[in-house]
Amino acid sequence: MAETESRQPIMRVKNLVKEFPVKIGAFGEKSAIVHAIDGVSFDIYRGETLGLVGESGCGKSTTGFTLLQLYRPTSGTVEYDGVDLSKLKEKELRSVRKNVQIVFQDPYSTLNPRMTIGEALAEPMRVHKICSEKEIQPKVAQLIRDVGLSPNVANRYPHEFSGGQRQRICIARALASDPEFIVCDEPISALDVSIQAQIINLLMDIQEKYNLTYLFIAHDLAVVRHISDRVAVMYLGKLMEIADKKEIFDNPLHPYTTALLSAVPEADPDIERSRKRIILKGDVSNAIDPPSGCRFHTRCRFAAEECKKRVPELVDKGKGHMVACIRLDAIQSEQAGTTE
Ligand SMILES: Nc1ncnc2c1ncn2[C@@H]1O[C@H](COP(=O)(O)OP(=O)(O)OP(=O)(O)O)[C@@H](O)[C@H]1O
Repeated sequence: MAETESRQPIMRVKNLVKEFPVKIGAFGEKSAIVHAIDGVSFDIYRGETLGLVGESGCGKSTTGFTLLQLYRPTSGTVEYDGVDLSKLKEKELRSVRKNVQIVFQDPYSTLNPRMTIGEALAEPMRVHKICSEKEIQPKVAQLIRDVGLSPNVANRYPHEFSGGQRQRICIARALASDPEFIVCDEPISALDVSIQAQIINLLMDIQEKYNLTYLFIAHDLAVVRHISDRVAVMYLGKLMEIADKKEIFDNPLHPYTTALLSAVPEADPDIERSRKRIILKGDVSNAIDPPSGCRFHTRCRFAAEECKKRVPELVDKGKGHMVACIRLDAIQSEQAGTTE
């Protein structure tokens, strides 16, 4: 990936908010708001893979869905190639949908059981008028080959395939409209461990071949480390840290990131033995009634009184390493003091 190419944002997300009105109580008698994403801003650069990590319920999938306007944002903007998608009407979004696609976690429920693989791949080509009718069959065969299957699978139905093969077909379907940006929403979590690596390698191969940009959502940090150029860490609807992969794995700054990374196993047994795991207390708080101030303060071992009151902004600590923690300097000097 050329440096100049990598610095052009394909997506610019600014102050993105997504709230879901829900009914709560034993009989659904009360109304409440789920604050799934609360003021998230970040860029995704052309040709890169941005990994999005965080515990379950932190808002990762909602972020991916809202970027693609599958969920309409409550407020904030999502600029794709300079156009604010949140302002477009559904009809106007149709032409954008060709360029932005998603690969879901569950390959079992995303394919229409009544369509052959060939039909499933031809459909987006017809809808988005990617090529002439005559060109569709060769293009379908090429896509099937590109995802590592044999072209003779075109006449078969989804139920005839294993989970890994179905995910290959879902990837081919996402590619069928010739997109440039794909949200990969936990694309390997539903698959057998033995085939997860194959799907990751496939995603990396086709990224190069098709010039794709990815938002790669996952909770498995080892996988994120393998595939991402940059990594964003999310907690309860907020971004806590975002940086280049190497920077975030070698020098995590936010206490939440440090705790998450401490759970990633190291290949070197000597490093693994000497590592200190940080166990996070409790679970992620409820997104209906998130904690005041820093949302992570209820589980942070460095939290002080001020963390309950002030909402931390993402601050650039150099080289695009952004962190949202008002006690960062104090934590660093506390830690330097304990290691001296
Ligand atoms: N359609 C919806 N209606 C109401 N609440 C929702 C909806 N979708 C998501 N949520 C809530 O929004 C919050 C964020 O959910 P989201 O699925 O985005 O998190 P996640 O980080 O992707 O989690 P996971 O890894 O479990 O998929 C959660 O509290 C979830 O319950």
